Amino acid sequence: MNNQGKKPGQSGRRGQEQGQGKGRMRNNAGRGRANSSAASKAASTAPVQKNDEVTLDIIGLTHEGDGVGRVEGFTLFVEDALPGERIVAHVLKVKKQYGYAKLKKRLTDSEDRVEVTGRPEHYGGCQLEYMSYDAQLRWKQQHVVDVLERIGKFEVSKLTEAGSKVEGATELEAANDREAGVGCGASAFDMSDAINGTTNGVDSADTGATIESIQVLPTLGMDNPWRYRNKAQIPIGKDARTGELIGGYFARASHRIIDTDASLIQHEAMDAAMKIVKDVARQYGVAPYNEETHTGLLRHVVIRYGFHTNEMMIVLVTNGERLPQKEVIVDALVDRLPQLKSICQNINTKQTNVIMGDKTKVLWGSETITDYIGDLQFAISARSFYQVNPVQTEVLYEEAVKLAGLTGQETVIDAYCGIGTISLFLAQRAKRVLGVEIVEEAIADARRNAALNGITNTEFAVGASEVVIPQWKSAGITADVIVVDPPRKGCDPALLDTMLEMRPERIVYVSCNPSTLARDLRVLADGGYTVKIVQPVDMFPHTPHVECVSLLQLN
Ligand SMILES: C[S@@+](CC[C@H](N)C(=O)[O-])C[C@H]1O[C@@H](n2cnc3c(N)ncnc32)[C@H](O)[C@@H]1O
Repeated sequence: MNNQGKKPGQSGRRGQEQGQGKGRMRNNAGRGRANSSAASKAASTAPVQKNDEVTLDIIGLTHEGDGVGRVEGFTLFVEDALPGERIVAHVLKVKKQYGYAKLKKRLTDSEDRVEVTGRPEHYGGCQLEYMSYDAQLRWKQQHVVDVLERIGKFEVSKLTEAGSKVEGATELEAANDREAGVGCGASAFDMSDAINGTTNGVDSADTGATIESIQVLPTLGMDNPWRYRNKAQIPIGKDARTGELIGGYFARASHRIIDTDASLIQHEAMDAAMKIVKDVARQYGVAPYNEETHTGLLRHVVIRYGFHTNEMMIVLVTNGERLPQKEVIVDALVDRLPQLKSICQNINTKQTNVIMGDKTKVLWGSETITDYIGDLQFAISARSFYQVNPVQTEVLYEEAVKLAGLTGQETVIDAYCGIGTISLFLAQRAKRVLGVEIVEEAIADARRNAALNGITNTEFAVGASEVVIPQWKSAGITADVIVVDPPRKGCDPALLDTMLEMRPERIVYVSCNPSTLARDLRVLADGGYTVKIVQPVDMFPHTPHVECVSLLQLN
């Protein structure tokens, strides 16, 4: 639902460009000169101009899911275009080394294309909805391979379902690889061979030494990749024409709100809740937030839903403390949403893209909702991180625990532990687990969760992992295994240094951003670890995001 990232220069500045070509037809065989006068320097040297129509072949996909093509060697990014397709595109924006274009017509279709009809563009945040699910899984595996090679400078073996290496890329596949494109692979590979040291070594012709390559397994996907999200973060605003309160999701690469009551990737219960919360807000005259003027009250509505318990939490994120008609709003919501367990107000008065502020008040019901992952029960409060895809969370955690290789004797550190989810799974197989997390409420949840599940061998600390873990080390604490699951920006360098000094036997790195994963794995590999395996897990079907869990072994 939440698409806050903007591509560089893609929104809001198109109108500033002057003197550019007016709708010339181009194809990638022809050569034309740029318009002169006030055209920007960048545009004047590019072989295409804004408003040109060009014909091009799509040879790859970016990590954001846009098609990549070339016109006379100049790279264009085209939304909704797939590798293998020949298309006509309208150039929207030209920068020095690349540009953006809009798909006008497909001359040939990729065999991975699926038709999407009868719903709004990128419905509820599904940027890859027009790509078959199998192709999405293959592309995600290839994307992980690409960044490990390009950013991490690793030798990488991409494995197929049967556990063999993918060989013999064609010229187009090789081009796709370079552009972060598609490749081969499937799901459900048994990783035990790779973990147990049946390595995929490559002999170096120069040195005779064996370079061990990282094994990237096929992406673990879902049987039913729809209706999987347990959380919606709905931006609220005002309809420019009618002035009415609207809410839904941001149009791609912009902050324009598309008003909708539904998303095919969230649980149906949240569709109904979305509509009801907006109706109630309109009924009681709640002022929608205006991002540009920083005025109005209701900024976001966050809905959480326990798949196993049917408990629902609604968080009204407001630009100020005072919520007029609070009591009647609460009564109306409770009346119309029988699954409600909690209504909270989170106050965020900052001019920022960050959704939640620091202060949360319970308006009605409980401070938390509960849900289960496997047999374990978890209390979740408004600001705590909780994985959004509960079905795949079980798959992810199972892989993480398997890679940790615990016997019951180990001390384990779980860095970036959130509400202690991974910690409690680890604790069932370890001697002692120490969790650290920066959000205070999440640590309160983690302690509550250990007690709820009768688990007594965990300890949790509030603070930054890069501060707390060095303190533990100074106090003489060491770990046999460290699990890290950082946010998108990856691990802090101070934490990586501390891990290298602590020298745990194994590190399990869970990541939602392959680029920072590759960067950090390189640091750890240079510091004395071998990256044994990277397992992509599809936590976010129909989006370009991919989660990975990887194992590093001390040399
Ligand atoms: C991707 S989530 C993982 C949470 C947990 N492992 C899970 O699976 O639910 C990352 C967590 O790191 C926390 N965090 C962010 N920066 C941190 C830091 N410097 N030190 C510790 N925790 C941090 C966030 O609040 C969030 O809970």
